Amino acid sequence: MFIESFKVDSPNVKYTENEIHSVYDYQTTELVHENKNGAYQWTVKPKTVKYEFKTNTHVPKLGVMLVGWGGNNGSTLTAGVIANREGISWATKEKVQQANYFGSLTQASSIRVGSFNGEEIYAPFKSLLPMVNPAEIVFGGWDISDMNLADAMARGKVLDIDLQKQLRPFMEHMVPLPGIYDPDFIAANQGSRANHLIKGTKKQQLEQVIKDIRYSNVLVGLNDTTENLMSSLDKNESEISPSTLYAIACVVENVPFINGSPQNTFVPGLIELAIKRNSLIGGDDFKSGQTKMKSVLVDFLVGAGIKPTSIVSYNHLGNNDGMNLSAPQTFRSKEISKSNVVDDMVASNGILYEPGEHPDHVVVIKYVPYVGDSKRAMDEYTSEIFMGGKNTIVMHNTCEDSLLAAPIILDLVLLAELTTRIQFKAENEEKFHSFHPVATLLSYLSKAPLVPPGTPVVNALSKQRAMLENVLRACVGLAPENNMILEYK
Ligand SMILES: NC(=O)c1ccc[n+]([C@@H]2O[C@H](COP(=O)([O-])OP(=O)(O)OC[C@H]3O[C@@H](n4cnc5c(N)ncnc54)[C@H](O)[C@@H]3O)[C@@H](O)[C@H]2O)c1
Ligand SMILES: O=P([O-])([O-])O[C@@H]1[C@@H](O)[C@H](O)[C@@H](O)[C@H](O)[C@@H]1O
Repeated sequence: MFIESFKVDSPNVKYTENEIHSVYDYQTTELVHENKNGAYQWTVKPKTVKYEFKTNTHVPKLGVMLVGWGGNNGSTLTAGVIANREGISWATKEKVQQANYFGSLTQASSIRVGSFNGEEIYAPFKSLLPMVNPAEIVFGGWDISDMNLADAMARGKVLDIDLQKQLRPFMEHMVPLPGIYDPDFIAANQGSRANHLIKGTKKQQLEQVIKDIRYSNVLVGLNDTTENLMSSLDKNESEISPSTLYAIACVVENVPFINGSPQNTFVPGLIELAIKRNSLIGGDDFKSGQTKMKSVLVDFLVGAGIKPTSIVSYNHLGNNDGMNLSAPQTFRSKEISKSNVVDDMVASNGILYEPGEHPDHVVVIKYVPYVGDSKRAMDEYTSEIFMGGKNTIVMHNTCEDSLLAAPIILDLVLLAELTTRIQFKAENEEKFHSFHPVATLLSYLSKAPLVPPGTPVVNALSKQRAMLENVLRACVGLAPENNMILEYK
């Protein structure tokens, strides 16, 4: 059965006018590796740590500024939110289609809250904690192309024509702000659309982006945090990419910045700056289609004791991103983010893999204009099974790229905003504090999760989703979903 909402009745949860306060027993383990009578032994000690969470329940108005707003992802997300807000429906050759948020974890997935009279009871994921209503989001952003959002939507060829016609009046007045263009960091084939640029040195470009974010902190004193980054900025050194400049602007404004692209935006100096300023950063590279499937399939295989030995991921697509990725230097960052996604799962099973052993793993992306945004992914997974057997799984996956990515971008901004309203502390800590500014809670939505220095990277999709859901469940005093349902055993 599905319910729309619920309230937790517990001595450990208090709802006040401004917040939800929960006291939570975190069940974990402590491992000890010690030499006992000449032999090393691992000891696992179950441990309970009491935490307190406070979630501010005042949901603010949310402004979202997209870098590359006029691209397929940005125009599709904007269009989708407007279509849902306005309740737009449109004629397709099959039926009259209603706007929806399918593919969004926060808007279209559910959580189990328990059993009632022998029936499992589920509620919307977004009913866990107060979140921004997507209809309230104000979109803006930058683009090196001056095309308004209605024309950009048409250029992207993602949405049905009847829908585009209804959306045009809402979007034709939306024009991106000029972007920071540096041909060294983008394929040469993108030069033809670069007609809407912030001029000047990198520092001047940064200052313009800071102004665009509506208010500016004084930059004085910034240098003592990431001196190298900032001094090379002062010298207009070429190695600072446009995406890093956008990120610096957000960090100095204490505005959450999420990198949905694969490039190396978060240089160490920037991560240091974000940590120093406790300004949320997250990414990298939206996990939307072929890689998302990979982080499910390899998790299933390894978890079942089956040994993937060869993974070949090929896809072709014809959108502008595909054109941009057709250049070797831009493809390389995508190849890395699409390849590293299996590392944690392989490392988790020392029965299947020797230390340092990995499956053969190849990523191929080809640009085929005709298919546009409708990316065709073909994967082959070959694994070793019982007694020398082999198992080969071949998959064809049509990933309508922007229709998969747009809801993920929405989730990223809603969850990033939500996490900024959560404070917590462990029993041995004096004060409440926010999550670490490097937002690992967003890992479920990223191919290459950015994690704080020295912490584990988790790519297995089920673990990422469970981590996110269980942290939010803790904020309302609910135990992690352990699927045990002992009541019925
Ligand atoms: N499923 C997906 O679509 C998906 C999945 C994972 C990652 N991504 C990444 O998301 C990003 C956007 O994807 P897309 O399909 O919208 O691509 P796109 O090429 O359609 O849009 C990118 C937009 O950014 C603009 N742009 C380029 N450099 C800029 C700069 N320096 N400043 C401002 N604007 C700039 C371009 O003019 C373009 O309008 C890409 O990096 C892509 O790799 C997309
Ligand atoms: O998310 P996913 O399907 O694994 O990976 C996709 C790539 O295969 C595609 O070529 C690229 O254009 C998209 O940006 C996305 O990154």
